[in-house]
Amino acid sequence: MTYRKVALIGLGLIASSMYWAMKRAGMETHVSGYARSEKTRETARRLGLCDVVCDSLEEVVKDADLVVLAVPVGAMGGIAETIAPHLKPGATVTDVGSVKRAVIEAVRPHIPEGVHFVPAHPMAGTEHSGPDSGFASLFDNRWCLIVPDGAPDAATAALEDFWHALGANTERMDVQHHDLVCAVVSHIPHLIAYTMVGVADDLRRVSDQEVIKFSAAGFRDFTRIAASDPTMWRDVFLTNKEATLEILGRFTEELFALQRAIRTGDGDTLFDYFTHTREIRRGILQAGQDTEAPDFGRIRKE
Ligand SMILES: NC(=O)c1ccc[n+]([C@@H]2O[C@H](COP(=O)([O-])OP(=O)(O)OC[C@H]3O[C@@H](n4cnc5c(N)ncnc54)[C@H](O)[C@@H]3O)[C@@H](O)[C@H]2O)c1
Ligand SMILES: O=C(O)C(=O)C[C@]1(C(=O)O)C=C[C@@H](O)C=C1
Repeated sequence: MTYRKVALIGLGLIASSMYWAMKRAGMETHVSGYARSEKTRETARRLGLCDVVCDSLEEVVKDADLVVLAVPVGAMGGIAETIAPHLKPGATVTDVGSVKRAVIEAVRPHIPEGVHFVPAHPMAGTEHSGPDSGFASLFDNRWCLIVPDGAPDAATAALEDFWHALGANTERMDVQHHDLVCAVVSHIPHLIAYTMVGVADDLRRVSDQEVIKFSAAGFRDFTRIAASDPTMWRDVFLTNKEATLEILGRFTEELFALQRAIRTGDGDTLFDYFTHTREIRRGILQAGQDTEAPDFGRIRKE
């Protein structure tokens, strides 16, 4: 089933990339878009983003078969409440939020009878945000995690087909597993990058020019990630508290073990640890998996 009309709410990196990917796929879908600020709406119109850019939430969801919530996680509930009375019976509402339990708790209570809610999360992005940051190939060969959470199979399958057309692979996941997996592969790595760049900045005598001058791939990657949108990441940590604290606890334990090995000159521990992590990386490459697409099934809550 293809959607006749799609509404994109929040015209930033993810929504604009979805639009360009839909166009690239040759979908004959009518796409309406809404952004909160007049400035973003003007930019979207100038870029030719969406077939129509609407000035209200009521207008953008009118007659839509698929409504995509592409705003920061903390804003999803309020938008769901506003659009609820205007949703077409039989429509599907989905989201692209980086956290799923909090979004489901905020959005589901507003979804009217006869409308389906199928949460989703494309595991693709960049450090850029806003309507002019999107591009059609963002989702190519990336995973889009689908969290049906009780949605009918037909609505879930239709959303999967949609994401396949946008270039992504899909995998169904339950909500708790999703939030834990994302804490491991995305949320805590971002926190570590933010922290490392903060540490470098604290040591101003190192950081001023030297950060730029001497940084090779490792630190540069940290600075790229640490340039990501502050609103989005604030919301991620506020709403995925349980899983991020769990993984952060484990991370800190490992860090202390390595710290002790450095302090005591325990080279064997350091060597063994680094050998093990190198094997993990090689295993991923040998399995022919995209280096940027981890095997989600292997990350289990113990
Ligand atoms: N950036 C990534 O790497 C990435 C990857 C996957 C999923 N996501 C998720 O996708 C969603 C959107 O992220 P993005 O990267 O496209 O962000 P973005 O900052 O590029 O765009 C978000 C848009 O939402 C709008 N917005 C913010 N608050 C709003 C509100 N209260 N009402 C209406 N509009 C509002 C902003 O003005 C902006 O246009 C987030 O939930 C994020 O967690 C992001
Ligand atoms: O590639 C990046 O810049 C990203 O940060 C993308 C990334 C990730 O951590 O992999 C960030 C947040 C998401 O929810 C999904 C993907």
